[in-house]
Amino acid sequence: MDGSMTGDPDGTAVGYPDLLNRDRAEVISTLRSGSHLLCCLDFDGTLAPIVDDPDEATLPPATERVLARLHDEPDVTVAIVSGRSVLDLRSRVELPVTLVGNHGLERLDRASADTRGPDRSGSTESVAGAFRPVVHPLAAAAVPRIEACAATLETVLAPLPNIRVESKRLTGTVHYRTAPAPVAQLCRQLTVDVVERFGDERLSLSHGDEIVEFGPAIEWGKGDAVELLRNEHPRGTRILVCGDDTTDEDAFRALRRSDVGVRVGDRTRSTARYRTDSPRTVREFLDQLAAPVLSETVACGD
Ligand SMILES: O=P(O)(O)OC[C@H]1O[C@H](O[C@H]2O[C@H](CO)[C@@H](O)[C@H](O)[C@H]2O)[C@H](O)[C@@H](O)[C@@H]1O
Repeated sequence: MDGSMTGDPDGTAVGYPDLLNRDRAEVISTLRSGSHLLCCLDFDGTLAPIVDDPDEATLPPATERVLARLHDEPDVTVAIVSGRSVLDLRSRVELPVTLVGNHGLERLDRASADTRGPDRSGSTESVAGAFRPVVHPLAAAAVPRIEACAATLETVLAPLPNIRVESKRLTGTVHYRTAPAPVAQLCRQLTVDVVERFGDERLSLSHGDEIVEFGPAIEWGKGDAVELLRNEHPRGTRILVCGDDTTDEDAFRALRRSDVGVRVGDRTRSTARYRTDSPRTVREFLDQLAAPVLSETVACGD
């Protein structure tokens, strides 16, 4: 994971404007003025509302419809760029959009997988289902260490109530959202201790939204994944990045002047140029960005 994942974002844009209340038309016009539009959207807290149980996070149907409209446009690419694994994302997002998982360490291009023809292995599984994600080679090599660390944390944290260890193969997440404050504090401390000792400087730590995350200590994050995607699109592509958490700052830093970064929520300093309140207001913005003529009413429920 990128070195920036070791602490809070160091952005300077406090009090930055709300995307939907200021400059909206200008932002949409900027994004639409390039040769192509690449939308890199975080999942939890950006497209999917935050919930206590990470297994229960879902993409609201109204958001899925807006993403489908964007995805259907020939000059638009939609990528979900998340801390979740791509296999997890695949079960939550049915659209054949690009999935970037584990904070940029793996990627699954379902649109191209769908057009590859029959699976040569003879499997009865669909081609898209059988298609394997591309994984950063250094991250792949670190899987045994990550999995062993996750197993150790399971044991060490087992006595603590309302703590959950999510093992995602390339990275791991310790959740304390529903734990009482003293338990959450102890959980954070124990997690840092275990990862630092176990990792032997080959694992890195990051503090996110009611979570501590660990992964391989390599200089690679969401920003690198966004940059790779940029290079695969026509010159003059405009990029929209929306995200709500620590590792999204890395993606914001990959943006250029003609791109647009949007931090969701207003609790934290950010390097994003804009902010917006919630997954609902993200959807409203994407709805307007997608195709004004076909726009769903913003009052449309989830
Ligand atoms: O990059 P993201 O798509 O935002 O993924 C970041 C982490 O999101 C998930 O945890 C967060 O959402 C949960 C469900 O709403 C919530 O319970 C938790 O407190 C949040 O931190 C996910 O479980 C992690 O694996 C992701 O790394």
